[in-house]
Amino acid sequence: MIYKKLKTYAPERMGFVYVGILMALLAAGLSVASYYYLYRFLRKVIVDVDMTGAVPLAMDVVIFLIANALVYFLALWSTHILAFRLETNLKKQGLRHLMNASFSFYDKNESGRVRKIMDDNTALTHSSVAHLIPDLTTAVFAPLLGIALAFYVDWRIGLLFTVSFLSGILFIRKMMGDQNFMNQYMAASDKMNSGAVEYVRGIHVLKIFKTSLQSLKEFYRSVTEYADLALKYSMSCRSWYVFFQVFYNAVFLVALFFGYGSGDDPRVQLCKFLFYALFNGILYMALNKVMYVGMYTYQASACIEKIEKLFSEMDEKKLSTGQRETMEGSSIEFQDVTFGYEDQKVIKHFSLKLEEGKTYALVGASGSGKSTLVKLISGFYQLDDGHILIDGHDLSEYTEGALAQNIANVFQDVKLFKKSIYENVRMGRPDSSRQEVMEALHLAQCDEILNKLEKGEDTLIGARGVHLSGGEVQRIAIARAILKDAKIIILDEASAAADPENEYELQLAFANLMKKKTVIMIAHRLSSITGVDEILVIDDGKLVERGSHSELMAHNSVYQKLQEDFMQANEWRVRE
Ligand SMILES: Nc1ncnc2c1ncn2[C@@H]1O[C@H](COP(=O)(O)OP(=O)(O)OP(=O)(O)O)[C@@H](O)[C@H]1O
Repeated sequence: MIYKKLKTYAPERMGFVYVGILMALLAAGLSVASYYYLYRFLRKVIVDVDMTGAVPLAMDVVIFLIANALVYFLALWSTHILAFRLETNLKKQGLRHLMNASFSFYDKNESGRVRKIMDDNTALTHSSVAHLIPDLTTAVFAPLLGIALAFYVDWRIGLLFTVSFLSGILFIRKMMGDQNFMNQYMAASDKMNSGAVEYVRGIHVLKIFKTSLQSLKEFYRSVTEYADLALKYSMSCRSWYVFFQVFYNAVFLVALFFGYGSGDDPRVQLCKFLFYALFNGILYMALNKVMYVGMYTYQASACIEKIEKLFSEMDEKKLSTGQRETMEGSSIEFQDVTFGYEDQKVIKHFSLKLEEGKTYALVGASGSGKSTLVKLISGFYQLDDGHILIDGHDLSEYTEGALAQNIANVFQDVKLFKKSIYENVRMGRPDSSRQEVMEALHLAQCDEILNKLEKGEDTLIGARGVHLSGGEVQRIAIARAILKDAKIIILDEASAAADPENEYELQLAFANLMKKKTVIMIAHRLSSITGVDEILVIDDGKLVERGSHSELMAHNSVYQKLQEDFMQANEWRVRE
């Protein structure tokens, strides 16, 4: 299974798998050869009592041991190259999937969780694969070659080694536990780790609301759950491990008497016993490696499985995009659109036509579906039913690039990157000149922000001592959108982050952004939308009214009621 995965994720480095196996095989041969010369050395010293003849044999032992170490190092070197490439490729694939992931994925997954799954599992896959290949090869071939050598020395030693090795493997298999239990164990470990991350991340909120003890209980539960499983696992290994140790040492005891009745010269017997005693260590090491091989194989498979599961989550509900790269006009039409994030529908049989170059305001109670509608225009989600047309073409006909280029969003929770203000704005149109960026900053009323910063537009966002208010951040985002010069502008709760001093500048910035565009805005401050071309009143995912401010205010409308509620809320705020 792992081999298949290696072929999928690091095909260009498969050569290193074979080099790794070959080198590890050679290392096993060299290691066993050193024992062969050790046995001959023992016979020279003990049986022949020939010290001069023993020296070259001792040299051979040393040479083979050094060669074994060097060749094993080469095996590890090759598999580490393979493992590094595997880790890099998995991360690259992760990034590719992330770039193409649907918005549903981002809705459900915090960036911290995604990063943790990717980082932890790619790192663990790396370390498992790097050691798995040489360890597996030596764990199999060193004992096999060793047993053959043992039969050559004395068939009874060969038999003893065969019994020890086979029974050792059997005990280890019992110790490893079943896959189900291991899955449970890994899941509990993941739960505890993510609980710890969540706890540390949210500690400031917990402190404010003084709920740290209660949340600690949740975290504490995941720790005890993991501890219980870890204990259960250790206990399940305990008896088999004790059996293994007792059995292995009992075989050693038997070996003490193996020369009994053989008729061999006692000095030959001593040589054979010393060979057995020394080589027994190699066998023990090989058995330990078998244990690690099992663990590495399980780890690598489980990690890749988790990464692939994340990839498939990223691919779920992915949008199908088309080939159309240009968008000539900017009229928008909803044709009987139905959509829900989950099973429950948020937008229901919604039909609407928006003309090019006009400004529209979406109003409605909280949760009525306003933000969802504008996200659907941007092509963030797959519709359950119906169509959205821009300039007469279905959204799915456009390339992702065409949609991104022609629709600019200014959301309430604007994100600026940890780059200079200049670079943040330039992202709106990467091929723009410095002059164009500065012009956009000027139109977005950012001159005053730049003047108060020592490094002006080159100030790094997030740097020490650089603090921008919500409204200032939003003006920089508007500069980015102005530079983008998109045909359709979407402003979602765009003025909510403004403080009173920023309000005036923001309105000017918006006015510059909205010139000659098709604009759809959601503003909770109903006072700021009286001048738009048309107001669209949304209720429970449906369009219930449409018209200008004066038209809608002229009769007993839902909009009139919303305006009254808004005025009342404002008055309440003043009185308070
Ligand atoms: N990512 C999401 N996953 C699941 N449900 C969502 C998601 N976003 C919004 N919803 C649900 O969809 C419904 C409409 O939400 P939406 O944000 O579109 O309303 P809204 O009119 O913009 O509200 P508000 O004025 O409070 O921002 C709500 O019931 C909301 O809980």
